[in-house]
Amino acid sequence: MGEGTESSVKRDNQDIKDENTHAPEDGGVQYYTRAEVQAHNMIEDTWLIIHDKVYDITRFMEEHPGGEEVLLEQAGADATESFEDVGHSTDAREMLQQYYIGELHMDDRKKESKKEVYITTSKDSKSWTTWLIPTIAAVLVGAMYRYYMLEHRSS
Ligand code: HEM
Repeated sequence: MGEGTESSVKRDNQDIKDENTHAPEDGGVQYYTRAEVQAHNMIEDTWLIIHDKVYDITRFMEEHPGGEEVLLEQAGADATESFEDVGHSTDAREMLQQYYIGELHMDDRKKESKKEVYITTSKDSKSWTTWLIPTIAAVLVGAMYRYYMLEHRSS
């Protein structure tokens, strides 16, 4: 039992080391997972995701012209939609650069493209209904025509 605990501790340590290897000391880009960003969801430690980029906006909270409450609501999460909904100015977009700390991890971005695939699939099922309705209509018209012809022959 003791051994099991030990190995899980080792695995945890390895995970931490793996994350640290992305450190941008060499000028590379730092990647963060959604889970990592989510941990920074409080007023004195606030991160946001906007357009797959990660921002540490802790020091901006009090300065935000739209108030800190709206930012706190989005803290640790993807704020792309709400940021765009407000229709922020070019100035606001330029301000973002000051708080940039890295990119959202590629694995976490794929969820978006999976959604697109899903939409394409649902479009396919739409075309399935587009041919089914005319087919039923054609069969009905055919049946009515036959019935009409039989009626006329017998009379
Ligand atoms: C770090 C990210 C953000 C920056 C740098 C930023 C910056 C700004 C700036 C400069 C303004 C003044 C108006 C303008 O220039 O567009 C503003 C207004 C505002 N922002 Fe943000 N903002 C950010 C994120 C957000 C988010 C995530 C929300 C929504 C949840 C939000 C909601 C608002 C609102 C409601 C206003 C007030 C609009 C008004 O009174 O007309 N902002 N923001």
